[in-house]
Amino acid sequence: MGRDTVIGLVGKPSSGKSTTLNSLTDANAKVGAFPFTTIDPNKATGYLEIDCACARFGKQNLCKPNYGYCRDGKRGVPIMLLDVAGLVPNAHLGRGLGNKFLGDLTEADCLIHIVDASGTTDAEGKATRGYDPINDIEWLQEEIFCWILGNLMDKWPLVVKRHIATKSTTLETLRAQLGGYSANKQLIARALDLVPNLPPLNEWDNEWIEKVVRSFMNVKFPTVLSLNKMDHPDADKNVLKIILKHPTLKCVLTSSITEVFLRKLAAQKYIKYDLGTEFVDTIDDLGPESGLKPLDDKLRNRIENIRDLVLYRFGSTGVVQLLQAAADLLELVPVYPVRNINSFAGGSGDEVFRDCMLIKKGTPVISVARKIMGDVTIAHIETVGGIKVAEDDVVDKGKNDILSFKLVPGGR
Ligand SMILES: Nc1nc2c(ncn2[C@@H]2O[C@H](COP(=O)(O)OP(=O)(O)OP(=O)(O)O)[C@@H](O)[C@H]2O)c(=O)[nH]1
Repeated sequence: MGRDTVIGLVGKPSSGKSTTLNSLTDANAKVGAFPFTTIDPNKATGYLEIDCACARFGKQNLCKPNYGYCRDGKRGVPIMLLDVAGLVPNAHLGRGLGNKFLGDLTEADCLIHIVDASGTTDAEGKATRGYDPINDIEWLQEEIFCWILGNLMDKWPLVVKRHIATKSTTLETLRAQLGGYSANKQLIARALDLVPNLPPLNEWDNEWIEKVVRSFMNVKFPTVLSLNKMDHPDADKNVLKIILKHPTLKCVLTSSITEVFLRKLAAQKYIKYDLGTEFVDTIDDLGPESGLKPLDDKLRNRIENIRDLVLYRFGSTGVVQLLQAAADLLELVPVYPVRNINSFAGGSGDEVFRDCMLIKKGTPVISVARKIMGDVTIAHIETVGGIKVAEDDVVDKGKNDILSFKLVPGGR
């Protein structure tokens, strides 16, 4: 079995990390048990909202996921979130248990960096006004950079000596040094490819080493910025500054506190709320037959404010889009293993698309089979229409994403 994808949440204290995590892991929305191979106090299950394959075939009524949920073709697929709390400036020097928190990062395949875009908390998370959140973006990147660079530089003379003595390739030597960050050979090769005109490793000076570390960092920790607290009046100008200064960074505007509030009101039956959208309806909109509870003036005003300040201005609270942006960076494709390729049922019952896995685009279908079935002998693999798929055909959005694995009878 391959390891599960892990998304790390980072951010300085009081940026809104716990609030975002609460909204992403909202217990009210959940159906199904914990599907992951490891259970850890810093880990939580988030739900990535996707368009489920059931809607493609008009089978929404029969869609019953083993894990997560599916509501009228909108499916929440479990994804593992890692809470990397407690990173402070100079963590790489061991400040504030810094090295432990940096070490926790290695497991993450991608980071969501929660930034307090309102500028109402300083670098350490203390209340202030007019702080420039650009500092936080640059500070976190520098922290990770200094940590990886420091670890490598400590042993560099020995690394070069051994590299020459063993006549290793650059990739082999770097793999030995960077593999500990949960980085496989392909990932390290990609990082090296992205550095133009790279000389042989024994000729690298500090500048080349830094270029390689930066490239590795970008490939190992692709990052989505959550520009949080966008409901705050100071957020607009800060958001603009960040986007102008870092045009290539993936940013999502969020108000996680609004998301938590809306989900709470929906659970208490004051509103009907379609996750990830601007649509919030009350009894005033839908009438008493909706079964919603009546609102008092205070609540009615709060909902009106949320509509004006967040939902109508930005189109949503951004929280659902945040996980989607992380999944896009990782090029994750939902893949549905089914037993019956015609009915899409998993077992003997009528229920369809019981399972859904998130697989990196471009993965050969045989690797998907190994991940799901383990080390069994596969006779052939089929997709929609019973069409046979070659083992090295790859997974893509809407292509080879519904698969049935046929085993050799009695084979292992
Ligand atoms: N206005 C506004 N406030 C928010 C938002 N998200 C969080 N907050 C507030 O910011 C403060 C800090 O939020 P937390 O979620 O506890 O922040 P944290 O990053 O987990 O903080 P630590 O636990 O100290 O690491 C709380 O008072 C939240 O109510 C938001 O979207 N908008």
